[in-house]
This record gives sequence, C-alpha cells and structure tokens, in this order.
Amino acid sequence: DDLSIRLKDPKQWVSPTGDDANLRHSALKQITTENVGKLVIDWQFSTGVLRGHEGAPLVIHNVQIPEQTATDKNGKSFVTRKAFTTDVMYLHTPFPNTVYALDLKDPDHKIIWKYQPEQDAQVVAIMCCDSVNRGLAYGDGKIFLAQADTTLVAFDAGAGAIGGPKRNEPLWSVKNGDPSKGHTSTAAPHVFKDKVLVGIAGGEFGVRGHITAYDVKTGKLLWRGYSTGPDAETLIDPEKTTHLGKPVGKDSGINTWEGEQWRTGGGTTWGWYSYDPELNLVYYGSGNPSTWNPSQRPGDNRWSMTIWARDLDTGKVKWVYQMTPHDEWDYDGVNEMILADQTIGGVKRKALVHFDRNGFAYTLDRVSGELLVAEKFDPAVNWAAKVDMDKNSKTYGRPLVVDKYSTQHNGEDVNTEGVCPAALGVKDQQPASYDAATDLFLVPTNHVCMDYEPFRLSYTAGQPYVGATLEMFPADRDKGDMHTGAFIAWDAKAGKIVWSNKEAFSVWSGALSTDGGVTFYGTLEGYLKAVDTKTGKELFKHKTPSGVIGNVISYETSGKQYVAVLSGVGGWAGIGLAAGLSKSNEGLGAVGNYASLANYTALGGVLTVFSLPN
Ligand SMILES: O=C(O)c1cc(C(=O)O)c2c(n1)C(=O)C(=O)c1cc(C(=O)O)[nH]c1-2
Repeated sequence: DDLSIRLKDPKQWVSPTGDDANLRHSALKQITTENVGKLVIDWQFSTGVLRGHEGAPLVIHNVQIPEQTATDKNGKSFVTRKAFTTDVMYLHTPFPNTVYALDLKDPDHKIIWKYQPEQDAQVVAIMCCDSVNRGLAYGDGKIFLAQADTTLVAFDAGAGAIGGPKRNEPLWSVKNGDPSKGHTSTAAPHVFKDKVLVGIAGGEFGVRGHITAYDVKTGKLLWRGYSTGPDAETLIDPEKTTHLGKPVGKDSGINTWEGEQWRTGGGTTWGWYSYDPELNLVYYGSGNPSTWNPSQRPGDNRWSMTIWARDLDTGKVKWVYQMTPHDEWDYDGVNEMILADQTIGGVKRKALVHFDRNGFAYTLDRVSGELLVAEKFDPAVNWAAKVDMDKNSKTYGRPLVVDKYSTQHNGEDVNTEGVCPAALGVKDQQPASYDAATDLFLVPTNHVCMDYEPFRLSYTAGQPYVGATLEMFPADRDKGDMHTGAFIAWDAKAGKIVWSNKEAFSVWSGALSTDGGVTFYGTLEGYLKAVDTKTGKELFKHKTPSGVIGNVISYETSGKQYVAVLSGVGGWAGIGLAAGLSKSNEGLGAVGNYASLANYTALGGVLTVFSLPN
C-alpha cells in the first residue's frame, strides 16, 4: 500500500523516526565522506516560534494539491490556485504546534498550507521539560499531529487544514487526555498499517501512562493499553505475557504497588515507537513511576521503566522487560527501541537495541524478550554495578544497585550525592541511528551526574507530583573537565563503545547515519556536524542560528540530496534559556549544569537545509 511503498523510498522521510524500525538511517549517498566538507546552506525557514524545537520534518513525494477557489462579492466562484502535484515538507513547531506544508519543488519553498491550532496556553505550565513537540506522522494520505493539549488531529496531506468542513479545521480530531489532570502530549504520533498510535506525558503530575491506537480513517479508538493497573487495562495476559521468559502472573500492574498508588503511578509513554511488520509487534518504553520520591511508593512499581512488545491489532502484550524496578533516580525508560538484527554468539537474532536513561545499553531478542546484552555506555555510570545476567540468579535481569547511590534507606528519604548519570540519563529522548554497513549504533549522549534529595508530598490532580530536588553537574567536574556530552559509536553485540567524540554539551539532537558513510548530529551550541561513521573523524561543521535539539534527516527531491535540521534551543537541557530560568536547581535541576550555554546561543526556531553546491 501507499505507506509501505513510501517507507521503502529513501528519497522521502515518511515516519518521524525514518522508518518503522527506528533506524534513522538514510540510504542516500550523493553526500559522502569525500564531499561532505563542501556542504552549503541551500535554504532556511523561520518557524516563528521561540522555544525548544525537537523532532524533524516529514518529506512526502508526489502529493496532490487540490484546486483552490474563492468567491467574489457577487457569489461568483473563481480559481485562485490550480491543482498540482509536488513534493512536500511538513514542518511542526513546539507549542502552539503550528504545522507548515512547504513546496519542495517551488524555488521559493512556498507555504502550501498552514495549521494553527487553537489551544489554551495554560498547557505550557504543565509541560515538564519545555513546550516541545517531537513531530508529525503520515499515513492514509493524511498528516497527524498530537497537540500539546493531547488533541490528536488529522489533515488531508494535500488540502491541509482547509480540507476539513471549515477553514483551519482538521478532517477529524480526538481528545487523548485531559490537561486539567496533568496530561500533555509531546511525542510524535506513529502510523503503523491502518492505526495511528499516540502516547501521553505527565509523569511529573502523577499521570497514569497509556498508549492508544486510533483508526487512521475515522479517529475511532481501537484499543488503549495502560502501563499500570489491572490486566484488563494493561492488556496483559497473566499466563501468556512474559517477563524474562516467565509468565507475569495475575494483576502484575497492581500488586507491585502499595494500595491504589498505581492509579497515580506514572509510566508515561512520551518517547518513540517502533514496529516489526513480520511479528506484528509494536515496541516502546514507559517512563518513571510517580512520585520521584521512592520511599513513598514501595515495590517494583510495574510496569513503569519497562520495554513493551504489544500486538498492533489488539494491543495485547507479548512480553515486557522492566529495566529499572522501583526507580529512585527518574530514569524514564521511554527512549527509542531500534529494531536491528544482530549476530550474537554465532546466532542471528531479531534484536532490539535500546540506550536507556539509566546508562545501560540493552540488546534483547525482540521475538521473545530474552535479555542478551546489558552494558554501560558511559563509564561514569555508578548507581548500579551491573545488570545481573545469571539466569539462575534470583536477581536475574535486575540492576545491582550500589547502596551508596540509593536515594532511600529503610523507607526513609536520603539526600544522595554524586549519582551518575543525572536524571536526564546518559541519553534522553534524542534518538540514535543504526548503520548496517558498519554494524554500528551512533548515539548522542550526556555525561552528567547529580545530587538527588527526595521530599514527601501528596497527590493533587493537575498539580506537580515531583517529590525530589536535584542539582546536576558535569561527570568529570572533580577533574576540572566540564564537558557534559559525547557522540559515540556502539557495538550492540559486545556491548562496547567503538569510538567516542567528546562534546562540550550534552548531545540533545537525534543522529542520522547515511549510505555515504557519513553520520550527522546537532549540538546544543548550534552546530550541525558530520563525522565519518567508521572512525568518528569530524568532516564538517556549521553553526546554525540556535542550539540544535532537533533530529537530522535527509531527503532527495528533483535528483538532489538534502540534509535538514531544526535548530531552536530548549528541551530539558536547554530549559534555562527556553523558560528564562537562572537558579541552578530550577528546571528540575538542569539549569545550573547548562548555564554556560547562554554564552553560545539564544532562542529561535529555524529549519536549515544543506546541499552540495551545483
Ligand atoms: O514523565 C513524563 O511524562 C515526561 C515527559 C517529558 C516530555 O513530555 O517532554 C519528559 C520527561 N518526562 C523526562 O523525564 C525528561 O527527561 C524529558 C526531557 C524532555 C525533553 O524534551 O528534553 N522531555 C522530557
């Protein structure tokens, strides 16, 4: 069908993650290690919005743009634009979530249509980590947007918002949550076959996480699977759903919590989703248990901090793997699941590779959920000695927590110093890419530690339910080294770093590897960088107008390859600049650690598109 044909075409960028497997790899190869140094700016576009610009645009070829008409004062209709077919870029912004459809074949990159949602600006106050949005989805000839206020809207890709019954109205829209209870939306929707999947954010407000499948044609809710609660609502089968090869048993989403705490227990789903069409399974991760104060919620807090495999058609859970049982550090498990086959111990596996906030990179068998590799991807990680890989051990599959970095003891809060990584992890939402030619994963990382002080609080719907005060700092501060990031290449079979490039700041931008042997990423100071995928050698850099927290993409139109990235500093790392905060422990503890970013860049959303000179 239309979607699967487009997904195979490297000239388009059809899914927010590049493809269903979340590889974020482009098979285009006009731009190579030899010529990437010659890249120049081809065109730029200001989004008109100031705060953090995450995600990336979509590129869809051969979109039919319908005729446009208007009526004069006598009621006579005339044509203002003839119907035409062109390649279109769909660009989104953070709140207010404006959507632009830009004509890629027009020399002026004219705006074909624009959508400006009407949303209550109050929603920005309940977004934990800047008013970000991670992008749009395409399917069934439609563009899907998950607005900050949790409204999911669908447009005709060609006609846009004016395709609806009234001007600036979508084809259909549904409410996926309720901001008055702390629900927001920051994740990109994902279309798999005939369904559009959306998650929910609000783990810092005690929101009970869920993932929901809607019919692409009508917006009808088809299934919803919660992260916590009774089996009927998690869609877990106590006998058939497995955790590390064993059935999970009855109501596992309730009985690892005290009383009714699972109702406000978090496990939100604000990351990326992937899909294996052969297995018909959807993969994603759930976030932190609420509150951040661990002594207030005894138990493993299942299924927060978990990798999920659900059947696309029914939502039923095939397997789960909880990475950080009873989280004490806010290590949300939502980062992308990369579906890339790996040969481990001589056996070819349908693998899933995941770089978790907790600092471990996991390789699992995505058919069965078997744990194959779990190793630290930053040497600074100290909260756990290792993940227990002994299948006969009682603690099999669990991180072995180092007592001194536990933020509670005997049910009491402990002010804990020097925990690595910080709450924003060795990697946050910024997605990695996978290059099959070198069998390397290219990973944007943080190199940050924290002091974590839990405090007691009670739940009030729609109010912050954080329960800890943090302060973050560079992992090597004691050695006088203030860098807070690195861009690394990872071997997921051995669980080893192959090369690592130090970065002054956390790399909060998504990577793109290409068949030209070049890998791209952005930096918080504002650079777009290109490195040799094999060696990490820097081949190109260009400073864009603002810090980059967007994800790099590549596309081809009229026979030419382009590389595009959004700049616009913000997100959790850039929250000091984005929200104008200055106290070091503001912005959930991130402000102080990134204060010097103000010496390099300032706010403003701009898309920059690069190409080789003619
Ligand atoms: O628990 C949640 O629901 C939730 C939501 C979000 C979000 O929606 O952006 C983030 C986080 N948690 C979070 O823990 C986090 O580190 C984070 C970073 C960012 C960002 O965009 O830079 N968002 C979020």
